[in-house]
Amino acid sequence: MPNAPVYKKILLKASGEALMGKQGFGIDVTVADRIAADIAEARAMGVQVGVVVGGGNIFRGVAVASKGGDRVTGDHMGMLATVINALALATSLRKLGINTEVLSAIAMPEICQSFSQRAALHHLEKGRVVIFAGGTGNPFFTTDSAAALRAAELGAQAIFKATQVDGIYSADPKQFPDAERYDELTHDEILDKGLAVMDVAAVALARENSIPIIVFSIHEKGQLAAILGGGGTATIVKDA
Ligand SMILES: Nc1ncnc2c1ncn2[C@@H]1O[C@H](COP(=O)(O)OP(=O)(O)O)[C@@H](O)[C@H]1O
Ligand SMILES: O=c1ccn([C@@H]2O[C@H](COP(=O)(O)OP(=O)(O)O)[C@@H](O)[C@H]2O)c(=O)[nH]1
Repeated sequence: MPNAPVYKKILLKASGEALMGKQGFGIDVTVADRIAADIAEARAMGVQVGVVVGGGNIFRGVAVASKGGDRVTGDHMGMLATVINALALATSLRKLGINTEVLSAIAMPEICQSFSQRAALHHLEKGRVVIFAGGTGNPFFTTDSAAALRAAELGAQAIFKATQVDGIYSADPKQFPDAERYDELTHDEILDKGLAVMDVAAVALARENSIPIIVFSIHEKGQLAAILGGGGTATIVKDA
C-alpha cells in the first residue's frame, strides 16, 4: 500500500518554457505528454490537481513593450498564449483518459469555460484536472502570480513550481553553476535574498496565505509523484 500523499490538493505551475522542450519555440507534444503522465500519477494517488500554465514559449508582454509597443496589448497576447498551452496540455491529459477541464480567466465560451471559484472547486471535487488558462486575466501580472492566486482561491495545500532546475539556489544556477542549493527556505528568505525563481508578487501572496511552494525539476520524470509520496528532490518553501 503506497503512502498517503503529503498534500491532497495542489496547484501545479508549468511554465511555457517547460512545454517547449528543446525546440526553442512552441509546444513539444512529447514533453506535454510527459507532463500529463506525471499529472496522471498524482491523480492516481487521489490528489486533486489544478494546473496554471505559462505562455513564455509563445509570447511575453514585455517583448512588445521593449520595442516601444503597448504593454497592455502585449500582455493580452501573452495571456492568449497561455490558452494555447492549456489546450495542448488538456489534449495530452485526455489522451491518457484523464478527465480535464480548461477554465479561462478571459471569457472565450466557444473554446473553454470561464473561470469561477465555484466551477473550479466543483471540477476538482469530481476528480477532474483543472487547467487555468489566461493567467490572472490582468496585464502586468505573471502566471506565477496566477498560480499563487488560484492556489489561495481553491485552498490548495501547496504550489508545485516545475522549473528547469531541481530547486532554489543562491543564484540562478544556469548562470552560476557554483551556486548553493537549498533544501528548505522561508517565503521571507526568498524575498530578502532576492532569489529570482518566482516573482515577488507570487511569493508574497503565497506567504500571506501560508501556502508552501515546492520547486522541482520538470525534466525528471516521476518527480511529482515522488514528492507527493514524501520523497523526491525539491526545495520546500514554507513559514518557519
Ligand atoms: N535563485 C534561483 N534558484 C533557482 N532558479 C533560479 C534562481 N534564479 C533564477 N532562476 C531561474 O528561474 C527559473 C524558474 O522559472 P521558470 O518559471 O521555469 O522560468 P520563466 O519564469 O523564465 O519561464 C529556473 O529555471 C532558473 O533558471
Ligand atoms: O496574469 C497574467 C499572466 C500572464 N500575462 C502575460 O502572459 C505572458 C506569459 O506568462 P508568463 O511570462 O508568466 O509565462 P511563463 O514564464 O510561465 O512561461 C506574460 O509575459 C504576460 O505578458 C499577463 O499579462 N497576466
